[in-house]
Parts: sequence; C-alpha cells; structure tokens
Amino acid sequence: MTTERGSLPASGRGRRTGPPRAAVLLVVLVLVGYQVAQVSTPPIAFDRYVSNLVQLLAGLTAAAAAARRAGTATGRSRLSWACLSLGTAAWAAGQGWWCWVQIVQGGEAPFPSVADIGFVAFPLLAAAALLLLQTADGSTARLQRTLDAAMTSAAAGLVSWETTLGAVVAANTGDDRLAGTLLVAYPVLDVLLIVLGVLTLARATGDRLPQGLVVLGLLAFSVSDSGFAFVAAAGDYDGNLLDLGWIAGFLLIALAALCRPAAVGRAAEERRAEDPSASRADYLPYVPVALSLVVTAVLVFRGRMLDRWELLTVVVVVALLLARQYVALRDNSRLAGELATRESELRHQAFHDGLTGLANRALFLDRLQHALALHARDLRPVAVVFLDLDDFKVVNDTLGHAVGDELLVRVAERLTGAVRTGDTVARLGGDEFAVLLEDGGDPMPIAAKVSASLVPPFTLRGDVVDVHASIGICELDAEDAPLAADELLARSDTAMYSAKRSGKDRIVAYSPGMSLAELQDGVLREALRLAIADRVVRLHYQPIVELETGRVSGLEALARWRHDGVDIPPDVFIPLAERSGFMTVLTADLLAAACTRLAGWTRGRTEPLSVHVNVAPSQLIAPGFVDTVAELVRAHRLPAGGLVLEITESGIFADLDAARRTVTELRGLGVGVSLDDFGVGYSSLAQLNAMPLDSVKIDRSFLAAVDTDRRQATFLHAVLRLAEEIGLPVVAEGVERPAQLTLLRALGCRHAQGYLLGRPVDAAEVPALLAGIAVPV
Ligand SMILES: Nc1nc2c(ncn2[C@@H]2O[C@H](COP(=O)(O)OP(=O)(O)OP(=O)(O)O)[C@@H](O)[C@H]2O)c(=O)[nH]1
Repeated sequence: MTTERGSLPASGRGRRTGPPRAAVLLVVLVLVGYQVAQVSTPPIAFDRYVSNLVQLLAGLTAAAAAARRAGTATGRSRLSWACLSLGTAAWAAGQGWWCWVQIVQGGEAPFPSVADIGFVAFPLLAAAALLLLQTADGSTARLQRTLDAAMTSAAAGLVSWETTLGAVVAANTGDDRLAGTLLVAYPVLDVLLIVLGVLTLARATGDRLPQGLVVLGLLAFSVSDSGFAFVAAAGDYDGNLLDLGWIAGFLLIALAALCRPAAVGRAAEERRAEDPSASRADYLPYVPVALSLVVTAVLVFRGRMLDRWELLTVVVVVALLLARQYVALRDNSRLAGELATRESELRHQAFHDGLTGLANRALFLDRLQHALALHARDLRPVAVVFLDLDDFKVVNDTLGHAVGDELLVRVAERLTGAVRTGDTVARLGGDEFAVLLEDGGDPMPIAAKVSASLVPPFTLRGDVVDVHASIGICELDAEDAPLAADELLARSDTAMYSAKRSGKDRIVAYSPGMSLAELQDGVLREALRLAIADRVVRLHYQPIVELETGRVSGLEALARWRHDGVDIPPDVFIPLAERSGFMTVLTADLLAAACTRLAGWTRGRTEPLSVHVNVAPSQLIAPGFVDTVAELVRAHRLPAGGLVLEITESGIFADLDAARRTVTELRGLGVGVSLDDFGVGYSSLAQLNAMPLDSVKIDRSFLAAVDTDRRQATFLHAVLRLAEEIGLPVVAEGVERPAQLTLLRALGCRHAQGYLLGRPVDAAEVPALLAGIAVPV
C-alpha cells in the first residue's frame, strides 16, 4: 500500500516498516492451526464450523485493520484503505449470512444467494482501492489506468471463458441466468484484481511492502475465488484448500494494514522516477489483450463459432484498446505541446537576461558573430557601444540591492528607447550593457543618445538617483580587417575602461594604444593587491604649520607606494585601488597606521597635534566606515580633534544628506572633518554652511601664481574672507615660495602646508620634526 504522506518523518532509515512480528506470527499460527484442525477434525464439522468461522474472523480482522489504517492515512491513501475496509466488511457480511445458514439453521447455503452481494462487492471495492493507489498524477493518467484495468480484465476474462470456463458453465448452470452471470463475474473480477494488483506493484513508489502484501492477499483470494467458481460450476464445492486461500488473503490484507507507514524518501521517489521498469509497466496491459486476440483467432481458424457475448467481448476489448491508444495519443500531443512551450521558454531564458529581459551575453555574441560574418563577406560596418554605469555599487550600498535591480531594469528601458529598432541591446552582466549597431552610420551620435537617455534622474521608491555611464565604442569599418566577436567586444570594453580611467561619465572610442595601457593597468593592479595585502603601502607625513608661531600643528598623512624600485604616484595607484575595489581595506589599514602613530606622538605632548587622513568619497558613505573610525578613536584614546579626515567636495556632494549625517557622526566622535581641495569644485557658500566642517583646505591652484598674479591674489583674498565669515579655519596648500607665504600671512591665513614649510617625511622622522625648532616664517 502507499504510505501516508505528509505525516511521516523525513527518513524511514533505521526503522522497521513491516507489520509487527507478533501479528505475522499469529497469522502463521492461524494458517498452520487451520490445516492441523482440518486433518484432525471430522470433515463435516470442520467445514461447517471451523472453516466458516475462521473465514468470517479473517474477513472481519481485515476490515477492522484496514478501517484503522484509513483513520490514520491521508488523501488518496485514506480513501483506498476505506474502500478495502468496506469491501472486506461486505465480504464478511456475506460470510456471516453463510455461517448463519450453515451453523445456526443447520442447512446448506444455496448458490446464488444473498451472500453473493457481499462476495461480489469485495472484488469491486478492492479494485477501486487498487485504482486509488495507482500513483497516477492527473486525470489522464488515472483514465489510462482505468482503461488498462478494464481492457486487461475483459481480455483475460475472454481467454478463460473461451478456453475452460464457458464450457463448464454451459454444462452446469442450465437456465439459471443469475448463477451463470455470477459464475462468469467471479473469475472476471478476480482477473481484474490480479491485473490491477500486478500493475499497482509495477508502478508502486516508495515503500512497496504493504502494497505487496495487499496484492499477495488479493492474489490468494482471487485464486480461491476462481477455484470456487470452477468447482461451484462443476457442482462439487466442499471447502478445504479454497477456504485457506480466502483466509490467507484476508489475513495478508490485515498484515498490510498493520504495517508501520514508511517515509517516502525523496531519493527513493527519484530512483523510482528514473527506474525504466516504471515505463515497462505500461506495456503489461497489452500482454493479455494480445493473448486474447491470438487465442480467439486460433479458435476461429479451428472452426469455432463465437457466440454473440464472446463477439461482443472481443469488440469491447478492441474498443478499449483503441480508447487506450486514443488517450495515449492525446496525452502525447499534449505533452509535445507542453514540451514545445517549455523549450521555447528555455530558449528564451538561455538567450535573455532574467532581470531586464534584454538579450544576454550569449545572444549578443551570437548576433555579433553574424554581423561580423556579414562584415567579412559584404564589408558591412559593425559597431559595439559598451556601457558600464558609474558608481552603481553606491546605489546598491545605500539604497539596497532591490533598488539596484529596479534601476537596472529602468536603465534597460531607457537604452532600448534610445536606440533604433533592429539594434541589439544586451545586458552583459552586473551594470554592463552593450548595443550592437549593424546598419552602418556613425556610432558616436548613438552613444551620445544612449548617454543622454540616462540624464533625467531616476525616481526609485521615492529616492531620486542620478545615473551616469562610461561608454566605450569600437567600430569595424568596411576597410578594417575581420575580427572575432569576443575581440571586438573586448576592445569596446577597453574603450569603456579608458572612459572610466579618465574620469567616468564620458564616451571614448577605441584606439590601439589603449590595450597596452590596460594591460599595464592589469599588471599594476595585481602588484597593488599584493602591496596592500603585505602592508607595503605606507604613510608619509607632511607638516601643517601654524603661521603665527611657526609651530607644527598638524601632519597630513600621505600614502606612498614604491613598486619595483619606482615610486608610483598616488594619483595613479589611488584611483586604481578605487577601480579595483581595494579602497576599503586600504583606507582601514592607513587609518589604523595613522592613529597608532598619532597616539605615540601625542603621548606626553602638551601642545595639540592633529593627523589628517584623506578619505575617498566612496569610503565616506560606505557602510561601517563610522564604526571603524569610532573603534580606532576608542582603542587609541585619541584626543578630540586629534584625527582629522580630509574629504573632497565630490565626496560630499555625491550624496549631500548621507555625507552630512556621516560628518555629524564623525564630529560626535571628536574626529575633525576638513574639506580638501576647496575652490576647484562646485561648493556653494550655502552648501558649505550646511555642512558641519572643522576647516577647509584651499586648493594649491589658488596659490600657484598668487605672488605674481594680482587677480589671483584678489581671488584668494576673497576666498579667505568668505571662509572667515562663515567661521571656517583655512589651511593653504602648496606653499613653495617665501613670497607666497608672506602674502598668506598678510591676508590673515593662519595655517599652511607646502614644500617650503616641510616635505613629507617618513614616520620615523616625525618625532625629530616635532621636537625641532619652529619653522622660520
Ligand atoms: N542590484 C544589482 N547589483 C548587481 C547585479 N549584478 C552585479 N551587481 C553589483 O553591481 C556592482 C557593479 O560594480 P562595478 O561596475 O564594478 O562598480 P561601480 O560601482 O559601478 O563602479 P564603476 O564601474 O567603477 O563606476 C557590484 O557592486 C555588483 O555587486 C544585479 O543583478 N543587481
């Protein structure tokens, strides 16, 4: 029997699933005892009392056990056990009547009698139980199983009728049509049970033991029942062995019902699904059908005339066979339809991006290959516009991955709207998109249109997001030599990368020199990765001097990297670290180093000293940044204002609110925040006012010609006054000549930094610097 689903442990391993041993022993004892009693009891008394009562008890036991099992089972299994219980109870009722007549009334039960109602009901209900057990999914499969059962039963019934039963019945029943019908019905129903039993077992999934026991029980029952039909037809039924079949049959059903339910392990189900015997079982019903047609044909060839019932049965068998085939064909065409739909879905999935619905890399490369083949043959121009969103990671980090996804979808829509029909727009992965242009024309205006399509800000779940993209173009003109698809794509990628390197938000067309630069970039990136891991990137410290006293009031920490004996400039390796995603680690390392040094230098020092560390815009609003700083301040017990973080205008204005929050939090920790490179960006007075800064650093370009160019001096004066008005201390950078210094002092600037006042020095030299004589100013 099938196991109850849903109420079982996930694995039945290590747990017996068969019937209780005591029950098996009892059944064996009953069967052996029955045989012993048969030998040792006078036949008449045995048949009348022992045989009848034991059969009745066996039927009742099976009915009770199956009812109990139905009570605990669920779904189709529950219905199946209920049918079996009802069937065995009906049989027991018939047997009860039989006992009443034979034991109480002391007579002989006639055939047919009212008991036959119960006896016929049993195989019908048991057949229903087996049909319910067939693990057929869906109504079509169940219809197929039902047709199989009907077809095979009719065929097997026909064979048995044509070969033996017909003759026996004809010889013995005379005019009693009910008796004749019953005598045919019993073996036909028995055949039905046997066929269904075999099919059930062949298609069984999960724990087959209870199903096996039920089928074995029904087999024993059917053999006895058919045997009874023959001997009853022959008129000499006297119990004995046939009764043993009924008893054993019911007791086996009872044992099956007593089996402990086993889990239908997933693995077992899967094994079953892969098992080819499951499909071989589908051929089983054809065996009796073929046999019945062959037997009928042989008989007809030998001169046998078929009567109308036999002919009708042949017609029924053939009709059922045709119906079965029709259902199978219909199912096949349904399956073929489903398969075709699924296949086209799969094909779509294989060639399209799941998020945006655009072509994916595979389809893009396929189309590109095709376009390149046409270029090779007809010299048709091909161009690829490669696009990567700028700072998309920030959107993910600040607004969440889901909003990032939404942005990608909306970007895809804008791109599709910006190109011509026929151009292939693809998402190659992450925030990378590409457009394939196959019909000639200049790709630059199209790239510009694509870029312009992203200009209107995106509103995503209430947040307004500005999106830019770096775009690379690679074009293959008629006169260009053929190229492989991935090479053309790689070149457009290189051009895009070049756009990133030169400041993002721009369009760059591919040129051959780029690849080399990119290659060098790749080599350098790996070296930088190792340098950061090995802590080879170090800090040098440049003094910031208080102009009034000449005292060193602060030190700007500047990252230095020496690679292969060459000093790599910070404006090369810092953007490289940004592009390569190394910035978080690098910033954390450098901050920790600076804090350790600061703590050492300020120990025992009475005058205040600050260390200024530059923080990249991306780091300022990165999650966890403030926590990292807080931990360092706490661990080194840094004095308020000891650590100053220098941030650039682009860092602040990329996301003004987030930056303001972070700056406020940092200041709450006693960390100073200074605006670096002031004047070169686009800060307005109002915006600066809203940002709780500690100081601003005037960009070196304001000082470059301040001692020679009157206009620049006037401008610097205005800037200093402006800063003073809003109460922001100013540090002037890039002081290299005494004249610059003189002017700065004259304009009232309090702090300055530059080669004239002190070059960056190694940390080891700082104590001497701090202890040294004040800079003569
Ligand atoms: N929301 C979302 N994010 C993705 C998806 N696929 C990749 N990403 C993220 O997209 C980001 C792509 O980063 P990059 O292009 O390297 O970096 P970026 O921030 O755009 O910076 P630049 O390209 O240098 O301007 C990574 O943070 C990925 O985790 C996706 O399907 N959905």
